Amino acid sequence: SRLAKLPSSRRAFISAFSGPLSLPPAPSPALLRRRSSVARMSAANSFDSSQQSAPGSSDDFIVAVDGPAGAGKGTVAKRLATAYGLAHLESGLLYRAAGLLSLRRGIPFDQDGRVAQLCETITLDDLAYPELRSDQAAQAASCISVHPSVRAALLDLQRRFAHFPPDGCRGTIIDGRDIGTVVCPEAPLKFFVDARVDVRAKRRHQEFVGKEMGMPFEEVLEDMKQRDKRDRERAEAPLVAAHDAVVVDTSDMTIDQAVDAVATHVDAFLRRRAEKMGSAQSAESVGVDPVREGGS
Ligand SMILES: Nc1ncnc2c1ncn2[C@@H]1O[C@H](COP(=O)(O)OP(=O)(O)O)[C@@H](O)[C@H]1O
Ligand SMILES: Nc1ccn([C@@H]2O[C@H](COP(=O)(O)OP(=O)(O)O)[C@@H](O)[C@H]2O)c(=O)n1
Repeated sequence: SRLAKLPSSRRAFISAFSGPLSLPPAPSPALLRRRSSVARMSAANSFDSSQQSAPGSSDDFIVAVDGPAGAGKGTVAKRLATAYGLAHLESGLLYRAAGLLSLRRGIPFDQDGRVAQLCETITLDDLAYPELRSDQAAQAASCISVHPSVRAALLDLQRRFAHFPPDGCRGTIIDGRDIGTVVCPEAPLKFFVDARVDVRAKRRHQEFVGKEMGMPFEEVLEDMKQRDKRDRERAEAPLVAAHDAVVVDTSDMTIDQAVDAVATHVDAFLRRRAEKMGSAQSAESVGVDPVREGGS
């Protein structure tokens, strides 16, 4: 079987979690807010996902954070989300959920039609499972994510999230591989967070230390290299910096330094936007009111 070919640590992991995903933890208030917001989005807005981008204003406050595994995208995005009141989506979790569900249901990774069908059923509620953080889920994700039909099946959800933040959020921040290039090419703020592969593997290895899913460093490094190669070389939505993305190499930065590097650009964007809105408002206040002009 396919599982027999996997190293023993992975077989143990997969058999421990075979069957449907284990019972979810109680949803957090944040998850519940997102769930109701997504339900509202689905009912109210329907659009053709083959379009270049979702409807919504080009003024929407959307931050795209792309880059390879372990570069610090998620960490930076999470911190910025808190600092600026943005809703955060880790788009990789969608692909991880699709990969893990395919494994558990015995759907071979090359049966893209069946995997894409599975993707249609994935919701934001499915992203809270801790198993999705495993290396096995990451590898499965990078295998199924090469298929155009699988990517297309997950596009709509990401675009809706980008343009329709939950109540109380002033915008969205999404991290992934193709957010600035494919999902939200219209995002006014794009970052490509990068780091050397040895640094990235060390960070990821540290995360696994002491956990049940611990793996030797060499295995983490090898898996990361394989994943980088698949992500960079796939024909559809490969991992590449958008032409208008700011590249931040975090190899020799602390988390605080990486967050500051990105936040500087977000602050500048917000200042520009406030100035633009300020000058539009003052132009309006000195201009002729067309309604009153026409009506009197
Ligand atoms: N600049 C940094 N310096 C040191 N460790 C970092 C840095 N950025 C992230 N990390 C750590 O590296 C690990 C991977 O970061 P993460 O944000 O999950 O990366 P990504 O989302 O790009 O895969 C996490 O444990 C995180 O705490
Ligand atoms: N926008 C995205 C996000 C992830 N992915 C795929 O999903 C895998 C897991 O992504 P992730 O962001 O959760 O991985 P990490 O960077 O956290 O290790 C990647 O290796 C990609 O193959 C993608 O194709 N497009």
